[in-house]
Amino acid sequence: MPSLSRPNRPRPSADDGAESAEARGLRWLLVIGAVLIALVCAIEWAQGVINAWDRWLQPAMSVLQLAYAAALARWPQHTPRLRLAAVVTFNSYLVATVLLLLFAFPPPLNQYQFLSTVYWLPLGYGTAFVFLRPRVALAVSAVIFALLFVPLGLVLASRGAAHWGPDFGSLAAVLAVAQVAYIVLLAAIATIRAGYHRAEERARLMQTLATTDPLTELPNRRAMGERLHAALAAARRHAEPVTVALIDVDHFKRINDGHGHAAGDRVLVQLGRLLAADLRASDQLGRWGGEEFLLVCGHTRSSAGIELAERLRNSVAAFAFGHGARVTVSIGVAQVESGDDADAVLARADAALYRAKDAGRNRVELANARASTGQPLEASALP
Ligand SMILES: Nc1nc2c(ncn2[C@@H]2O[C@H](COP(=O)(O)OP(=O)(O)OP(=O)(O)O)[C@@H](O)[C@H]2O)c(=O)[nH]1
Repeated sequence: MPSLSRPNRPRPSADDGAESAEARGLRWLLVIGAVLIALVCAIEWAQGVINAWDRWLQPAMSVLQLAYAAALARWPQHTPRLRLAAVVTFNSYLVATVLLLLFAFPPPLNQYQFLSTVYWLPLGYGTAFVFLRPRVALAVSAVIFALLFVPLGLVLASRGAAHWGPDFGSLAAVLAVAQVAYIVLLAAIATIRAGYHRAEERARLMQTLATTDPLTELPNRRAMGERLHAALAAARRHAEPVTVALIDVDHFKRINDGHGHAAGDRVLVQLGRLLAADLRASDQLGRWGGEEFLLVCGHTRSSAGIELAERLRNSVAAFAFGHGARVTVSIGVAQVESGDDADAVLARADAALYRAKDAGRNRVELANARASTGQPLEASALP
């Protein structure tokens, strides 16, 4: 007895590709960051301006960025935590360096070392907004800002603006305003980007709803109409055979009347899965309406279409449906002929289906060839 354990053939999702492309991009950013830190270290070392702790910290930071990139590739399931850790590590380094320069040495301040560290801070906020969700990035940026500018402000307020040398007070004020500007700008960009992603998500959902039958989760009539048109166009272009089949449940009204509408619904769901489980990837199955399914088979002649339809008919007749009664289907099969449009081939499949019904149901019937040309598509000379 056939089973439904084999689920509907999974459809590749565009999301999977987009997500892994983003993850790959962020890993590469960490690698590039590691190279840039190593480069800064080498330049400062060569120029003799590197400070005592950066001789160790900069190479360590470079190695850590590479380690995070490797960990993201190895344990993608921990991506959020690893990204947060990478951002916090880099920003902790920047904040600690600025605070050390300000508070570990007596004034006057080493202007080069102070400025050459401070101008990397926007990169710190930037990494937060690139690697983290906007709210988390905003929180991380606010913490970085507070860690730097609260102690700085307190010292300036208590010891005076000249404590770290002339003009430092105004330099600190301008720096603080600039940091706020960076954070606001990045937050605005992240918000716009999140809105764009949400709109994309909604559009994808609308597209799915517009083309999917909510009961069976198969393509609906509109989607199948489009797929049939596409199959006809491809068949004409490449002069390949295409066969369609209309599959209709026999006496479905009796199932509804005898077992209830909900049981009828379950039969349609089970039937959709049962049919889908028996198809090739190139076959397209959808709900055409009510208790009727449409199957479009590319690269398929009517002989193979009939064989497939017989197989489907047999597996339906042998299947144990949930409501406990036997279900059968009648199937009308038609191969696309030269000059056929979608309506023409569907009309011939429909006529074959009604012949199957008239002949007693639980049958497969092949459509008659069209009276005028009657040429199967692959045999015709098409431009
Ligand atoms: N449960 C359920 N029933 C549906 C659905 N769509 C259509 N139907 C019912 O399907 C039945 C189709 O009945 P008919 O068109 O008389 O066909 P039939 O009883 O299958 O008889 P034949 O096709 O001649 O074998 C109707 O009772 C519809 O109400 C649905 O989504 N769920």
